[in-house]
Parts: sequence; structure tokens; C-alpha cells
Amino acid sequence: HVTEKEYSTLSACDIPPRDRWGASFTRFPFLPRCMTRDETLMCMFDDVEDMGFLHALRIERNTLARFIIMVKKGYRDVPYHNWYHAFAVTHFCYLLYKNLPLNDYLTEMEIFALFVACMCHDLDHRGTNNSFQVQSQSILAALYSSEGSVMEQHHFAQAMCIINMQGSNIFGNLSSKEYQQVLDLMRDIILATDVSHHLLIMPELETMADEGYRGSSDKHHNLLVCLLMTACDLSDQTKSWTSTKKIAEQIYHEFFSQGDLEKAMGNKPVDMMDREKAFIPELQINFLEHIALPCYR
Ligand SMILES: Cc1nc2ccc(C(=O)N[C@]34C[C@H]5C[C@H](C[C@H](C5)C3)C4)cc2n2c(-c3ccccc3Cl)nnc12
Ligand SMILES: [Mg+2]
Ligand SMILES: [Zn+2]
Repeated sequence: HVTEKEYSTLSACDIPPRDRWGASFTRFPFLPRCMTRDETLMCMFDDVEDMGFLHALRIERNTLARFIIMVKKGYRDVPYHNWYHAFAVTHFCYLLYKNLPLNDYLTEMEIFALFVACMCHDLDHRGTNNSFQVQSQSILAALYSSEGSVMEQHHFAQAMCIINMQGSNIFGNLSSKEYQQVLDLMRDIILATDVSHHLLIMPELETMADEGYRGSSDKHHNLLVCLLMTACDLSDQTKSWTSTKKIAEQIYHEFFSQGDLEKAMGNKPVDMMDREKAFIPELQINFLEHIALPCYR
């Protein structure tokens, strides 16, 4: 739960974001990971306020403060998929909003659902991926493996738990139709963070890019929010080399720990997760060539 002291400091401040963080705060090179833990909470609150969602969606300041604090508590202390990842991903979504005319392509509801999905998209991540859940016959696999995207279904379920908690339901003042809409969007967007899903829709994304975006097409709206979610999820790769390299090290710290677990369980990890076999430069060139670069292009 969230104490009065925790959320009141967060919701009380009303210094405009630019004055608090400086002009670089809204530019793509900005490094969200250079902030302290407490600053990340304030920064996320400012992002929501600066995008005008408090008024547009009639969100009370204390409710938003409690929601942000609950989401931060929902992340574990794993090498990569921790709160700082969620914060960095979410701030990139804010940078997309500040630097691109998103309103020309997406509804306000879609943009807000994307932002909240960024906050929640890896909730309660254990530092192991979907195939590990199935292989280790984890509780999450028992719950979700029939539908695939085991971890992503769990992240969405965790987000729903926070939304349904007294005092942190930021969608509480929406009409029941809008409420259902935003939850459906959240689910689609969080499930879209499964890289296998992204690979599946890549041909459709390429067709849409070639033919041009049609604002009248629900399919195009859905494809675009999924693409932007992936762009946010991979956004550490768009920053300075020093930062990007440091984050890749965190990712392989997680991957190799999973590989060690798999070996201890008598299973052979894929090369990418095997610290004896992985050649990181080659793996990263492949990832950037086939997944990251096409996404940003
Ligand atoms: C820098 C960087 N490198 C990354 C290298 C590899 C992979 C990765 O999951 N590869 C695949 C390769 C095939 C086909 C699918 C399913 C599996 C088999 C595993 C994907 C992810 C990487 N990644 C992510 C990231 C994005 C979303 C979820 C988890 C993570 Cl870690 N964010 N940044 C990075
Ligand atoms: Mg994820
Ligand atoms: Zn993520």
C-alpha cells in the first residue's frame, strides 16, 4: 500500500516540468537513467501532467501519485527488467509525445493507454523469459501458457490488480465505455511487448509503412500503438553509446543468469543465454539489424 506521506509529497509539487528538469528533459538524447529513484517518481508525475491527462481524463492528483508509487513497488530488483527500465521506457513515450505530432495519428485515449502500458508493461518481471516459464513449469506458465506470451499476460494482470486497488484507479472517472476501451488497449499494447508478437506483425507494419498510414483504419491504429510500444521498450538503444552499452550488459547479466539456472536444471540454454557460448557483439548486431533498426525506421 501507499502511505499518506509517500503520495502527498508527490502530488503536492506544482513546479512546471521544464523549470524542474531543464530543457533537455523533452529531447530524445535525454538519459532518464541518470535520475535518482525519488526523482523518477516526480518525473513520471510531471510527464502525465505535462501531457494534460490529469484534466482530460479527470484524474485526481493523489490517485495518480498512489498509482505511480504502486507501479514502482510492483517491479523487482532484477538486473534489467526493474523499475528503471519501466521508467526509461515510459519517459521515451513522453519524448514521442513531445517531439512527434501523435495527435495527428492516434486518439488521446490511445496515447494515454500507451503511456500507462509503458509504465506497467514489465510488472513483476523475474528476469527470465517466456520459454523459461514453460521449461521450468512455473506457476505463470500453468496460468498462461495455453495463450502464449506468458510473462506479458502476467504483466497485464498485475497492472489490473493495481488499477482495481482502492485509491489508485486512475481510470476511475472514465465512462464505463471508455473504461473498457482503455483496458482493452492496455492489454493489446502490453501483449505487443512480446518480441515474438512484434516479429509476427512486422510484415503488416512494413506494408503500412509502404502504403502510408490510414487514420480511418482501426487496424492501422492498433499496428501503430504496438510499433510505438516496441520503440519505447527498445529505446535504451537510441541513447549515447556509453549508456546503450551499459544497458546491454544488464540485459546479458539477466540472460546469462537464466542460462545458469537452465544448466542447473539440466536443460541446455540457447546460445544467447549461455555465458560460455554467447558472442555478444554478433548477437547485438543481429538484434539491432533485424529488430531495433527496422522498428525505428
Ligand atoms: C539490446 C537488446 N538486445 C536483445 C537481444 C535479444 C532479445 C530477445 O528477446 N531475442 C529473442 C530472439 C528470438 C525471437 C524472440 C523470442 C526469443 C527468440 C528471444 C526475441 C531482446 C533484446 N532486447 C530487449 C528486449 C525486448 C523485449 C523483451 C525482452 C528484451 Cl531483453 N531490449 N533490448 C534488447
Ligand atoms: Mg517485457
Ligand atoms: Zn520491457
